[in-house]
Amino acid sequence: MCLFGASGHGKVVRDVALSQNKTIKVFFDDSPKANLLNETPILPLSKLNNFLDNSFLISIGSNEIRKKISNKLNVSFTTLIHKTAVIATNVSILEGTVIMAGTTINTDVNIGKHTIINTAAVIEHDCSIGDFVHISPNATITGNVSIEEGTHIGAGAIVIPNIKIGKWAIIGAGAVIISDVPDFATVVGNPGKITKYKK
Ligand SMILES: CC(=O)SCCNC(=O)CCNC(=O)[C@H](O)C(C)(C)COP(=O)(O)OP(=O)(O)OC[C@H]1O[C@@H](n2cnc3c(N)ncnc32)[C@H](O)[C@@H]1OP(=O)(O)O
Repeated sequence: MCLFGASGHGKVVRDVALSQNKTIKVFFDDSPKANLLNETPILPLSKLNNFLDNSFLISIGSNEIRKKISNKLNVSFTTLIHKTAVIATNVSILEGTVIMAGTTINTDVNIGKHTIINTAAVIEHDCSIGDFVHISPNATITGNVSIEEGTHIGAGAIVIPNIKIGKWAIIGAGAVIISDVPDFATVVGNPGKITKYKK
């Protein structure tokens, strides 16, 4: 398979693939810092046509950029799940999504496309996680929470049960979310307070 984005996140996604004995043939990146990333070649997008029979994943941390790239490219996207992730019964994970090492996803959870569930995050039962979301390392999403498209949950944040978080919101690292969050809001602190809205 091949990855779009030869970044720090790209390296970690490559390791998720390796944990499942999958090999990354190539990173595609139009502004790479080198020709190789941990011995994997980096090519410009103009070479994509030679690799179209592979499956792909966008290994870029920005939710906005993953959305833009996925809308532009007509390739076959796959999911990647680290071998140490614990995934319960009745969990749905759509294409383009990556599940990092040490995560736990409990039963009756739906996860959209091109989403990142980062290292050691916990997604409890009956949650709905939208497309292009990023749940950062060690975040805890408790039961029955819904998180809409494009939202970023910072490292170590905690969301209590039955909360709804709108689209393209940002939850700061370490925040504790005890009430619903509107679309485009940035929320920080314990208890979480809105500091601004994305323009
Ligand atoms: C593998 C990986 O690395 S995955 C990446 C994971 N990334 C993260 O977890 C990053 C999460 N990002 C944050 O927490 C950021 O600080 C954000 C997005 C919440 C805020 O960023 P900005 O909009 O640039 O805010 P800025 O830094 O200007 O701070 C604004 C105010 O919020 C406060 N603030 C910012 N972040 C936090 C936070 N996490 N908790 C509490 N207060 C915070 C600042 O102290 C500042 O307060 P002041 O106005 O009283 O001085």
